[in-house]
Amino acid sequence: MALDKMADVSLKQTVPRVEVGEVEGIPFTKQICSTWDQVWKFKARPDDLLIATYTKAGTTWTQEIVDMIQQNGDVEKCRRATTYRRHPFLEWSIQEPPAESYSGLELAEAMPSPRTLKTHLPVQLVPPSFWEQNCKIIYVARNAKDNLVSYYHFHRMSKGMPDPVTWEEFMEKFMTGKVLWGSWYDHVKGWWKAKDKHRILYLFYEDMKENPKQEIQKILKFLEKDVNEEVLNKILHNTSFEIMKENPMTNYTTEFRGIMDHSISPFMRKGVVGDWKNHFTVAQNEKFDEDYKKKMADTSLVFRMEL
Ligand SMILES: Nc1ncnc2c1ncn2[C@@H]1O[C@H](COP(=O)(O)OS(=O)(=O)O)[C@@H](OP(=O)(O)O)[C@H]1O
Repeated sequence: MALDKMADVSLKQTVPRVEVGEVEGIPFTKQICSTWDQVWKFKARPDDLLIATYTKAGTTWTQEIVDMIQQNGDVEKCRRATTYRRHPFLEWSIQEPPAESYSGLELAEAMPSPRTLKTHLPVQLVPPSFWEQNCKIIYVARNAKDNLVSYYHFHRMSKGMPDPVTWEEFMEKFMTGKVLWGSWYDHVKGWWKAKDKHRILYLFYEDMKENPKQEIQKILKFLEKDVNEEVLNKILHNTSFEIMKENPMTNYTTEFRGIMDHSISPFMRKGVVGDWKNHFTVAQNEKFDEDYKKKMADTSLVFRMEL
């Protein structure tokens, strides 16, 4: 579909969208802002594993890999609930009928150890207890252009996000950090800086696409787990984009139906590196690159925009 048509579709949505506030100068949903004190005081446990990402960087994929490892390749066990319920989303809470708990905090507090939790928080806003408890953290980063494209489509399909209005406007907001969870640039750089001071495994979406087996092995080593070749192959197969797209526990076709409209854009959309080329005009690409160079001049972090 042409990009101008895509914008039309998002504008036609009639159900009100989420409202936006700020915590420490970073945009968050009003819901997150109103529960921020509780999030900040969250009590991490020493055996908690935190999966942290800038949103749309490959969180769900990593969560599925981790769960498959923790369940020793038992697919049925991994299909016990949606990703959201297996790995509470620390700061997220959204009110949508049915009134069952959609609060990540409540789900996390009720969960027995060892817990795997998810967050999109920039490193400086991670609750201090995670550092005090020296928890293991897996951070996944994705190149800015594909991350932006994926985030744009997610804004179109999810009422948990503000209206993206047009592709052009959304790109501008992304570049200036005026999107939920703030600046992509500060996020990836902040976590990159923190990685050597804490127990952080820093992974890249592009590496996971290129050589998933190798990246799964990195996760295994980090988690101090071992699986045999048969289980490893099972993990590889079941965490492929194709299988996860068909799996209702990972693709959210059974939960959050009032929030996400998969007919606009599926949650498991394309799962590729380089889709940005189908979205950026030549002029947009030049402008983006110029700005990118300035914002990324003070880091050793390098991303691959294509494979
Ligand atoms: N297995 C696998 N392989 C490759 N790519 C995958 C996989 N699972 C999810 N995805 C893609 O990851 C994007 C969603 O990112 P997140 O899971 O971080 O989204 S969220 O922030 O938790 O909502 C989204 O990217 P786009 O397709 O580019 O939109 C998903 O399709």
